[in-house]
This record gives sequence, structure tokens and C-alpha cells, in this order.
Amino acid sequence: MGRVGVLLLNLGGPDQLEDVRPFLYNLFSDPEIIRLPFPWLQKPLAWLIANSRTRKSQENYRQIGGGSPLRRITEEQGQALQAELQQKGQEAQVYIGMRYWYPFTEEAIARIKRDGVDRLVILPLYPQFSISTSGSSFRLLEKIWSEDPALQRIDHTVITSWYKRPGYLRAMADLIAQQLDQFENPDAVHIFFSAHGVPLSYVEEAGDPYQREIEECTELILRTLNRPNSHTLAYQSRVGPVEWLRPYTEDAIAELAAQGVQHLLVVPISFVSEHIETLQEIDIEYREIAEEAGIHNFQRVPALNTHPVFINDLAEMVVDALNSPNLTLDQIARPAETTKIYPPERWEWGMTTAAEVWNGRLAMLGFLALLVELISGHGPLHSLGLL
Ligand SMILES: C=CC1=C(C)c2cc3[nH]c(cc4nc(cc5[nH]c(cc1n2)c(C)c5CCC(=O)O)C(CCC(=O)O)=C4C)c(C)c3C=C
Ligand SMILES: [Fe+2]
Ligand SMILES: [Fe+2]
Repeated sequence: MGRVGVLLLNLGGPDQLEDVRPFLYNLFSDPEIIRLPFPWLQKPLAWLIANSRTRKSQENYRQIGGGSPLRRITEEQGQALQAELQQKGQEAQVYIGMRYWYPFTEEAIARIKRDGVDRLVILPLYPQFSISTSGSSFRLLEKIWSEDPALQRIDHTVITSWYKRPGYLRAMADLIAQQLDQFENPDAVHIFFSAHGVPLSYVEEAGDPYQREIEECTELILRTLNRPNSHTLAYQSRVGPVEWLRPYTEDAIAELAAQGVQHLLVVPISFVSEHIETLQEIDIEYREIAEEAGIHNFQRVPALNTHPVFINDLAEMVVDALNSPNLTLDQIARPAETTKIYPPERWEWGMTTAAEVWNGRLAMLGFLALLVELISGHGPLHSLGLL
């Protein structure tokens, strides 16, 4: 098989407060995060939004110790995965490629080339696929690959999403059960799945399978858990003026409180590591909303991080991928008869007619905001909550 590599893909996060501004700039420069019809508008708008959001975002990172734990946790996951693969008799080198911060995807690729990897498994650390997460990383990789003949010689395969994996479901169910059993009356606890949101247009116009995968994932976890608890699924972390997937987490919490729910167990479901949105948004902001609304017992399930059942499942996933037909970056970018991962007639990497509609909307907003804010220093982006 030659030298085997595993490339773990993740988002990346600012290691320290000074990193927040350039991190946000990288994030908002990504057309999979904000889609604009004119590429030349992307960087100025990214600069504007990053600058305006920096202070608020820094304050959030300050509350969790001054930076994101994502790099450390992802490195621990990588080491654990490599050790687990070795245990299974599969020698492999694990690489980490972040989308918006160090270690960048480009750095990982340079190391993969330098090490002479012959066979590569590309594994995003997002259980469910979204255009804005795994899709963005795949798109970047596809571009890097298309420009480099040396990479094209590497035999590679992509795992697109893996939320149905039995080990992942078992690990999630175990963590939930453990937390439930800390309550005085476990069966009376309401289980609250909180997924990271995406703009509604990603699902309705661009055909992002994310919402369907999140819903199915939630059902599978509940089935694995096999407890009588009531449950809710909601979407957190909305940014900007457009409509996102509903219900929004803060609204759903308020509604449950109004219905008299007093014991709530929050399950973060779209990300496998602790990060700002678990440690700050859920543990601090949503807790405050819940307690003020009368939910006096608010707990959260920890992220998987290096949960051994989860790491074992990742290792099995890699071994399975090495023994299955390849799914290449090329096939993913141009889904034809060969792949059925994305809704075939609706998904395109580039702009679809539908995507153009909302590109147009955002561009108009961007233009207006850019002009007004540059002139006045205050503007519609502030009042719309984007900044
Ligand atoms: C599956 C998880 C995620 C989806 C889907 C997602 C979509 C998405 N995110 C933004 C905007 C921001 N995301 C930010 C941080 C961030 N996002 C995720 C995960 C998903 N994002 C994580 C794990 C993190 C945190 C990393 C860390 O540092 O710990 C941020 C920056 C933080 C902030 O200022 O609030 C922004 C902004 C959009 C617009 C989007 C879908 C289009
Ligand atoms: Fe995000
Ligand atoms: Fe976010």
C-alpha cells in the first residue's frame, strides 16, 4: 500500500486574542461562508466585517481563556487516531489541515508531499456535511489538487460525512446517558440538541444536505440512547441579517421554559470538539437565557474530543476507506452518475441560478453597508446585527 496518510480537516480557531481579526478575515473571505456575485467584493467585505466583529468576538474568546482550544484538541485527536490505527496494524501518519487558521490545509499538504505519502484518506472532523464546512475544505483541496501534478499521483479517497457510524452514535449516546444519570430524575429531563445553524438558503436554494443529515443524526442518536425523554432540535450561532435554519436555539429554550420545562440537557451535535460555541455560547449565553426564563437545571453534554469509542470508530472508518473504492476530490466537485452524495441536479460548486438570487441580495446589502459604514463609521450592518 506504500506510505499511508490521513488528512483530518477542521475549521481552526484563533490561538490568542491577536489572532481573532485575521482569523475572522480568513473566514469571511471564504465564498462558502459569504457568497457574493462579484469576487472583487469578497475581500473588502471580509475586511469590513472582520474588523467590525473583532471586538465582540475577542470578548467571547476572552471568556474562555483568551483563545480557541481547537488546535490542541484536534492535535490530541490526531495523535489518538494514529495510535489507534497502529493498534489495528495500520501504520499511518495523521495530518491536520485547518481551513481558517494554523495549521493551515496548505501546510498539511506540503508535509504530505514532503513525506512521500502514496495513499491518503481525507477525513473531515464534521460528522454531517455542509457546503460551509466540509464542502469548503473539499473545494479548497480540489483547487490545490488541480494545480499540482505531484498531488494527482497520490491515490486518495474522501469520506464526505459519517454521522451514521455506529461507534460515533454509541459514544454520543454514552455521553448523554452519563449526563442524564446525574439528574435526580433522569426521565424528566428534556434533551435539547443544538446544531450549528446555516443560512436557510444553503439548504433551500443550494441544496445543502446539512439539515437532513442533522435531523437523521439526531434520530439515530435517540434510537441508540433508547430512553423515554422528550427532546428538541434547534440551531445556534446565527450570524448576519439573513434567515437561518429554525428554530433558533434561544427561541426554543424560551419556548420550553414557557411550557414549564425545568431540567434541560443540551447536546451539541455538529462538532466533535469543545470550542467557543460550546464553552461560551452554550455554557454562558444560553445558560443565562435559560436560567432567566426559569429553567433552573441547565446542563450540557461534553464534546467527544478523544472519547475512546469515538477514536476507535474514526480508526475503523479509515481502515474501511482504505479497503473501499476511492471517492476522489474530482468526483465530489463534479458529481455525475458516479456519486450520489449531493442532491445531483441541485448541487454545484459554482454559482447556481438559485444561489445567484441570494448572492444578489447579499451583494446589495454589502454595497450599501460598505458605503454607508465607510462614510459614517456606523451603519446598517450594526443595526442588523452582522457586526
Ligand atoms: C458544523 C459546524 C459549523 C457550521 C455549519 C458553521 C457554519 C457557519 N459559521 C459561520 C460563521 C462563524 N463561525 C465561527 C466559528 C466557528 N464555527 C464553527 C462551526 C461551524 N460553522 C466552529 C467550530 C467555530 C469556532 C471555532 C473556535 O474558535 O473555537 C465564527 C467565529 C466566531 C465568532 O466570531 O462568533 C464565525 C463568524 C457562518 C457564517 C456559517 C455558515 C454560513
Ligand atoms: Fe461557524
Ligand atoms: Fe459560528
